[in-house]
Amino acid sequence: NKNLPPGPRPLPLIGNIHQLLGSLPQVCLKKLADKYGPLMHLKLGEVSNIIVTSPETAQQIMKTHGLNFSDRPNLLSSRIVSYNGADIAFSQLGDYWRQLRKICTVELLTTKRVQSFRSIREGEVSELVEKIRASEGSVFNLSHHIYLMTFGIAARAAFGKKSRYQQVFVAKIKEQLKLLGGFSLADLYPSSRVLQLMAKGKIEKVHGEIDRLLQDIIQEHRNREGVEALEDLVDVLLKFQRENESEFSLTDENIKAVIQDIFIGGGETSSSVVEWGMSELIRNPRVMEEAQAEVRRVFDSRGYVDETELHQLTYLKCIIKETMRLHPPVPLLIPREGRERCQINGYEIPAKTRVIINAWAIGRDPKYWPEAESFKPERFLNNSIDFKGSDFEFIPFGAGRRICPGISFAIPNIELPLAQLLYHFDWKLPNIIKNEELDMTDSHGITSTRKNDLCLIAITRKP
Ligand code: HEM
Repeated sequence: NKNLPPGPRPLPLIGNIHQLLGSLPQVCLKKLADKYGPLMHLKLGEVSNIIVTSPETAQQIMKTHGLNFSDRPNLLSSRIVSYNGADIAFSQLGDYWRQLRKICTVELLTTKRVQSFRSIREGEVSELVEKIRASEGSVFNLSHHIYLMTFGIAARAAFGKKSRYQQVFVAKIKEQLKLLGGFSLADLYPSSRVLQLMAKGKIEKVHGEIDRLLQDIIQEHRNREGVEALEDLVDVLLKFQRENESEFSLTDENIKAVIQDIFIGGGETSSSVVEWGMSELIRNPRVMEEAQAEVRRVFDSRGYVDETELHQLTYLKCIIKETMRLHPPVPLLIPREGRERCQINGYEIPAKTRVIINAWAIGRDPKYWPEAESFKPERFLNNSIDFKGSDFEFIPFGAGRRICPGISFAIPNIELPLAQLLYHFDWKLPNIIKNEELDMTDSHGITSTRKNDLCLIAITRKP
């Protein structure tokens, strides 16, 4: 271990934990990387971590040495939540994970399947528009309602028509999300039985409640087999279970784990992009005006917004990319773990080292992004940089084998609400504060959301 990547000197017992206090982890890690370099070693509690903070080193980890670094660390919270790795996001790279990913890409999240949910998206977004209209002139908590809308879409896509379990299920998933992340004491001191026991009780309680709800939902689907017209994601998984028993048997536990992944992966992430996107637009009135002009130009002849013409919204697509550059919904991605000892940039990375990729810092690297801290959607115009995993300076969905499989599900959930909000309303801040002074503080957690809800006043546009 003599040739580890550089990093600050660890203290006995706590290692470098004290250096992550005071600010958000991604901010502290960036400051340390500015001093120690893009491949840095940090001891957090008992655990050795490698922190990756440049596109080049991210490429080494996710592509060049991708096979070695595609496992997930065995964290207490994710172990419980994922039914011991029975899902996609937290299972180890191997045949089992490959089969589940295949079900995802071939059955669950195909373009055709995503299109089949169009009426669900349009319905949920229209409901949001109506609520805003009804509150015209008064302060509207946009963050809260965007969140409910995105989970509403996920719930109806997964469970079919509005489920009586929806509200309580979404609340429990939110509670569970708070417990995930990897910086809990139990995950930093895996050998401490006391810490494991203390953390376990809390996570197991929420997980147990979610499990019971999911089992009821599965049972309801079994009882009404063939009755619903639109196949939802639980129907698809149950059909796969019935028809593929001999090749790859999918248990109820697997189904519950995969459905949970869709909520954990696809709910708060998509809503955070809409929420940060609207926040940046309010702070940048010139960009807001231009975006509204584009949406209104494209949809004015119809008088309403639907999904058919979203592809024409070139500027809005740049706004979404720029939002994810500055506010990647999962700022440190999902942690990875090295399987075997390996060498990167001449340094030794021991087997079983945890790897944290600071996508937030990479998106603000001034070497790649001129005026990196400014919101400038134009930088993506006439520019081929995309989030599909081949441009390592922009990796909000990760890259390599474990890249997010939900991109095609996520994008319409972001584009459609933003287009509707810009088409139907003009927006202003409730207070006398200037637009550019809007508070942009991030909350702590695995996903990056606003610390304080975005509350705005909508003025209905009269075309
Ligand atoms: C803006 C929306 C989203 C963002 C920013 C996002 C981001 C991410 C990131 C960063 C990862 C880890 C990638 C890595 O390790 O390299 C991931 C994995 C994953 N995401 Fe997403 N995600 C989004 C939406 C979705 C949606 C809508 C779904 C499902 C419907 C989904 C399902 C998953 C799953 C199952 C994984 C685990 C993949 C694996 O480990 O093999 N995500 N996502």
